[in-house]
Amino acid sequence: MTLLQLNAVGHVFLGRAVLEDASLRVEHGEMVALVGPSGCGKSTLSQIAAGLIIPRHGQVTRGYDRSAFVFQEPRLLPWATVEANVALGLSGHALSRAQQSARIADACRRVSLEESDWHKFPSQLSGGMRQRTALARALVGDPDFLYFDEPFTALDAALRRRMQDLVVTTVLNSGKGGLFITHDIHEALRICHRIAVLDRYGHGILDCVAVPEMPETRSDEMVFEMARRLVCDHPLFAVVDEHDERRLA
Ligand SMILES: Nc1ncnc2c1ncn2[C@@H]1O[C@H](COP(=O)(O)OP(=O)(O)OP(=O)(O)O)[C@@H](O)[C@H]1O
Repeated sequence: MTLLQLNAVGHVFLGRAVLEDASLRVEHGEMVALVGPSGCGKSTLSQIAAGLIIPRHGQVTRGYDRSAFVFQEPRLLPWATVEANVALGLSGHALSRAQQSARIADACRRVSLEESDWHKFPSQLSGGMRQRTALARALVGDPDFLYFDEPFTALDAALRRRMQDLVVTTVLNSGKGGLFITHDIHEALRICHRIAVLDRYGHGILDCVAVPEMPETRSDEMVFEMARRLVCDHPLFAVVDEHDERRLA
């Protein structure tokens, strides 16, 4: 069964159409990147897919049991420690206290959070550590489907690569799936199987580009060469490039 299917989804904010007719499928073991100019409706579409926004029209069919969302900002509880924040990802799981502690420790280690930081509060963490705590909170419940909305922009280059690799190994190699919003074509090419490009007027998805090879087998050279070809030669990506407000700023 398809993990996620969006059929002719549309939405309106304050009387203004944000998405008109967006359709997309995500299969088991597949990560799909959502790219497009700033304000074209990527976050709205992923939040509709996740059930956080009810669309004005269209159908959403979810073939997964559990999902988690990683936002651009970590959205941690300020009064709770790293461990307690990560534990929120286990709500609804029937686990003993020892099992919970083991799962939390494992999730923290996977995102490279040192044990000495697990008792700290968000105000005592760097921006990157806060974001890794949010990622651990998403992974700890072992979701079948993950939504990422520009999750790694606060991380330095080396850590961003490690977290991208973590997404590839934990999410994709076990038949899970996801949607990954990014403005970074290299990031999309490192992690995703397909790249869906949204129309700059917010009508929906213009088209999808399949990325050759499996993510784990793509070398840096391949990623750079593919990015160069997409940005320079592909008409879909010319639209993304020309109209991204942040690139023009
Ligand atoms: N809660 C809201 N109320 C009113 N308008 C909204 C709301 N959320 C989003 N919008 C508008 O909907 C449009 C699409 O926003 P959305 O955040 O989905 O775009 P995006 O492609 O994710 O942008 P970015 O790349 O800049 O994050 C924008 O014009 C935005 O101003």
